Amino acid sequence: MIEEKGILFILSGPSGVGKGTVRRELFEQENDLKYSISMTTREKRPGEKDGVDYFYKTREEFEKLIEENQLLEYAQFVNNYYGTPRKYVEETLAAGHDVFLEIEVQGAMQVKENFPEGVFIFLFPPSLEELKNRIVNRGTESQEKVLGRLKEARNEIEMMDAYDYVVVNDHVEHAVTKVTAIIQSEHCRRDRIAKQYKKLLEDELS
Ligand SMILES: Nc1ncnc2c1ncn2[C@@H]1O[C@H](COP(=O)(O)OP(=O)(O)OP(=O)(O)O)[C@@H](O)[C@H]1O
Ligand SMILES: Nc1nc2c(ncn2[C@@H]2O[C@H](COP(=O)(O)O)[C@@H](O)[C@H]2O)c(=O)[nH]1
Repeated sequence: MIEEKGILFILSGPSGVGKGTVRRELFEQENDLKYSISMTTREKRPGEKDGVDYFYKTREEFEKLIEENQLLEYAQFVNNYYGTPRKYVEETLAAGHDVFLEIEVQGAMQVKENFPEGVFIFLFPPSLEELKNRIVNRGTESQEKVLGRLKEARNEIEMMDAYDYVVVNDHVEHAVTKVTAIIQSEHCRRDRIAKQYKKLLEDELS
């Protein structure tokens, strides 16, 4: 019998490119995606809620999660830890649901090692100038942290070739339409492969 596992989608890209904005818009639409809420040691921003935006942890708590192998991936990004809870992702995929991660590039590369069958989407800014404007105008980071994030952005953009898809986030609705098309086409592709595989098995058994 063919296993009907969900698909793991990974949306990644430099800080401020619009990953959160695109993901929130995508989740407003009708679909069967489950969002994996990450763990982080960074401070809560105004309006953010524990268990909704992130699970907020102390460094000690986070390091314990690492030791206990409870994270599918984790990374230190501009002086804070960020990581994906392993149990939620594995159980949700096994139950046949698609899981959506929104994570930075180092973490995405770790996921790629363990889940090469995942679908890796890189969100690309219209320009570096626009990327800077978006981080600055969001107004959530100090000037020093903005500089740290922009420095990371250059390294992150160099990793773009490791992704299956690149989507330019010029307008949010265009980017969401493209991500939705990627999700649908991956389902069609995998359904087709599953059917071919099933037919091969049936032919062999008959
Ligand atoms: N297509 C777009 N056009 C203009 N502004 C945008 C667009 N997409 C996102 N933004 C704005 O850019 C800022 C950064 O977006 P967002 O917080 O979603 O980025 P992010 O990639 O999730 O950042 P981080 O990685 O730092 O969490 C926000 O103020 C958001 O409203
Ligand atoms: N490797 C991981 N990166 C993650 C995870 N959750 C979020 N992120 C990324 O971290 C940066 C900074 O996020 P912010 O909320 O402080 O702006 C951003 O690129 C996020 O996508 C995770 O679980 N693992």
